[in-house]
Amino acid sequence: MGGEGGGEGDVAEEKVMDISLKDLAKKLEEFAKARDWEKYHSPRNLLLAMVGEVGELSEIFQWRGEVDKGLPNWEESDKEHLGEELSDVLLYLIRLADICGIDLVDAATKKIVKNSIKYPPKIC
Ligand SMILES: Nc1ccn([C@H]2C[C@H](O)[C@@H](COP(=O)(O)OP(=O)(O)OP(=O)(O)O)O2)c(=O)n1
Repeated sequence: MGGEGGGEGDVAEEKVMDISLKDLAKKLEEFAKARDWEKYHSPRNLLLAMVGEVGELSEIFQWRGEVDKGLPNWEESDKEHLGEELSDVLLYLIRLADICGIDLVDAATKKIVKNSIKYPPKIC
């Protein structure tokens, strides 16, 4: 199950396993390669695609007013839709970082440290 070079269908089977951002980046690279879409996956195109997906994500919340944490009153289908749009944003972000040669886990870990220095915890 899973492992290097696993097909697209393997993602669901790997649900219970830890999948790293690197694994997802590899799957996205394989997805693009298999369709000869690498030529379209330039940094600018990926950025625009990601922003487009952020727009689709925003539409889900549009006109709903404030939404309670955990989305208690939402239909399951709406929650599923939300999960898909969040995933599209994440996947384009991962692909964008990969294409730009940015190690997202490393960069994000360093940024969290930087944030904690900039905003020290409140001492009561
Ligand atoms: N050139 C492309 C096109 C799509 N995808 C992948 C990344 C996203 O996860 C998903 C986006 O697919 P769609 O553009 O079909 O967007 P949606 O799934 O949101 O469909 P729709 O816009 O019809 O709701 O597919 C990709 O990697 N490269």
